[in-house]
Amino acid sequence: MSSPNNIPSESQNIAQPTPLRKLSISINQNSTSTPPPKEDNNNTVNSAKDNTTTNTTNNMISAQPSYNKYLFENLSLVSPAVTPSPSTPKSIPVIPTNEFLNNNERNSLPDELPQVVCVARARIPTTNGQEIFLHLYSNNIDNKEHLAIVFGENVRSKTLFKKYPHETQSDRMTRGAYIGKLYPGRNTADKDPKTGEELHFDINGELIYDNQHSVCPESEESTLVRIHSECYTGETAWSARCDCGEQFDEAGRLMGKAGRGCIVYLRQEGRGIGLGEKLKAYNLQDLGADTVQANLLLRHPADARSFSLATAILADLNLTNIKLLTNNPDKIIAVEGKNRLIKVTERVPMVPLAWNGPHAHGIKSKEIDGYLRTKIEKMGHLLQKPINISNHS
Ligand SMILES: Nc1nc2c(ncn2[C@@H]2O[C@H](COP(=O)(O)OP(=O)(O)OP(=O)(O)O)[C@@H](O)[C@H]2O)c(=O)[nH]1
Repeated sequence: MSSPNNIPSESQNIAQPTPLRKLSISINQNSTSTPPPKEDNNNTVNSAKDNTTTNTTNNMISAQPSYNKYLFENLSLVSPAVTPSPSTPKSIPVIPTNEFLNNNERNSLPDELPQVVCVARARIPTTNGQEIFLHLYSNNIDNKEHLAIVFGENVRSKTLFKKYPHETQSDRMTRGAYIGKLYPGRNTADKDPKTGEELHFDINGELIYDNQHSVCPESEESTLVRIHSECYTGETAWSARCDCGEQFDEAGRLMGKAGRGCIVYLRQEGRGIGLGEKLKAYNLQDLGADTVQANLLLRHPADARSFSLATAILADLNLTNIKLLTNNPDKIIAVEGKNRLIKVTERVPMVPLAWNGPHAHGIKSKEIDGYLRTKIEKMGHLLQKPINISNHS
């Protein structure tokens, strides 16, 4: 990567995103329904119990109602999961020998990380009163604009701050590669005229991470991080089908309180299947499927996401020890990457706000009850609903 605009072409050394978890589905041995004949070998789903194989087929929804019925009846639960208290999130240490660090899952991650370049950064004053620094990334595996929302002034991107030959101080300020704050008439990017703080670079123009100059060195203290996947419906269209909007706001609140943190915002709408397919999945859910079944019926994996871009972005920001806000154990393994470039030292649970008591704020709907139930029962999310909170009906 020789300049911020010089992104390697797709053919160069592309690390392929790997879908996270291949959903294991237990076939109910006592079921009386008979499986319909297999049609093809696509979208093979392995049974966790007996290792038999089920196949899904194209246009199954309209063409094969009996198959749908069979699938709906026989998708049973595989991942009993438990954990945290529903109150204020307390972080849970992630120990290298624990249940999350499943070697098979780690070994299935790509050997190489995608290449990312932070092309611009800007200060955003927010309606909450805090200031954030929005970082926009390009990469060599897709054409999407992934983001890092950074809380705290001294988290710095290596690729953004790199000095390029012939680049002026004005160019650097325009890209957002400056120390301190911008104000009318400022003319240096690498030195803050108000405080005298200065950035330092090696002979290749790479930023030197240095405590004395208020640039955060490789952080020994873990930084609070959320890896958030885009959800137009939950974040913009006030959807009560999922808790994505609430999780996003809560992550921002916690990071604002801590004065430091980073939300990596990945453009993988609908767990990677895209908004159009997610809307179809919603219609299937209204017809009786759960979130996992709806994806499978549309011939998508239960979760089509990859988190290797998040790993690369965190490494670019020099955030290598992190406390991860998540209930999804797959994310912990995925974001650490095959070689554990990033280390998740703690997991901070994201407990739905509505579970904090009968009068608590938070999303309440029958759809979200089903959505969370499926996450817990089928996707292994580490949440346990307190028994004193009744289901919405
Ligand atoms: N396919 C599909 N995607 C959904 C649905 N509801 C929300 N999403 C997407 O799910 C993604 C968020 O992932 P979640 O599975 O909710 O949570 P997670 O990121 O795996 O785990 P946490 O870190 O604990 O939040 C976003 O991309 C949403 O757009 C749905 O019903 N179907």
